[in-house]
Amino acid sequence: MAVTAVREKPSAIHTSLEAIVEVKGICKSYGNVEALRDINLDFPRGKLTSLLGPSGCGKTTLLKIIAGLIGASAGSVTVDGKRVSGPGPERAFVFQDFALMPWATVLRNVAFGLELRGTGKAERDEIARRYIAQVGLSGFEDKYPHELSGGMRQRVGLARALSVDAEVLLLDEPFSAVDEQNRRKFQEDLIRLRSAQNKTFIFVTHSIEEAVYISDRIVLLSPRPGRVSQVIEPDIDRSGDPDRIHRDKHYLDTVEEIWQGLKQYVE
Ligand SMILES: Nc1ncnc2c1ncn2[C@@H]1O[C@H](COP(=O)(O)OP(=O)(O)OP(=O)(O)O)[C@@H](O)[C@H]1O
Repeated sequence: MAVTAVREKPSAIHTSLEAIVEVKGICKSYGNVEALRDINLDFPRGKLTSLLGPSGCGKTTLLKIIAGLIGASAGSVTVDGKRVSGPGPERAFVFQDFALMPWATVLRNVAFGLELRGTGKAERDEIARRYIAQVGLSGFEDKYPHELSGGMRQRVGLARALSVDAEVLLLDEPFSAVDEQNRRKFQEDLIRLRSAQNKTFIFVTHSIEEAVYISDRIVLLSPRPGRVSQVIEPDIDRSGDPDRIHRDKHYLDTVEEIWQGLKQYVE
């Protein structure tokens, strides 16, 4: 079978792998708009989990609650057993628009999280240079964001998140602002980084193909108010040629199964 699917039943949406992030009974309303209802999820350490679902189902809201950027109306989030009450050093958020400082160089942008933490200049520059190299931007340390392509700016955002050495990386549609070639390349980099770094990634995307390609687990949310409708674990061997994966039968079957579940919500 191509996928392991767990139907909606909060008590069943747990995994034998150790959970680093635990979401319990999260509800969120914006005034009269009920965005999320009773979300119960565990996010396993060292895995990449995607949040996927129709537009407006609350994916970004859930990610921001985990980040501690906004509060929930009810429920709790814990990271390593500690309750989240705001942003924390063990979590790094990569924004859709990468939120770079236009007046600062690539090096300063990447080192900025460390600067906020009071890390000395020599040390933070050394760490930043290392991550700039890891995301393929060596030689661009002294450039400014406007001198870079969208794909390169995205890499700066990721390098910044990696350099603070957060255990959990929260990515809000990091590929939405770049072209298809950069998107593919970056997906491959993310798979490589995830296995090299043993970080936990929580990833919001609109794209079924992307979710299946990069994720260990996919959480499908129902239309607003967002609830967990299904958790899918694609059984895909990502060790070989990336282009082969896109033709892999398990990959194609999983994409199709998710599409069959989601298409009822598309007008
Ligand atoms: N600050 C806010 N004030 C009022 N309503 C909001 C606010 N932020 C989000 N919403 C509403 O809450 C719902 C969930 O929004 P959210 O951005 O989390 O969904 P999403 O699944 O990420 O959407 P998309 O896929 O379109 O980016 C939407 O109906 C949205 O309009």
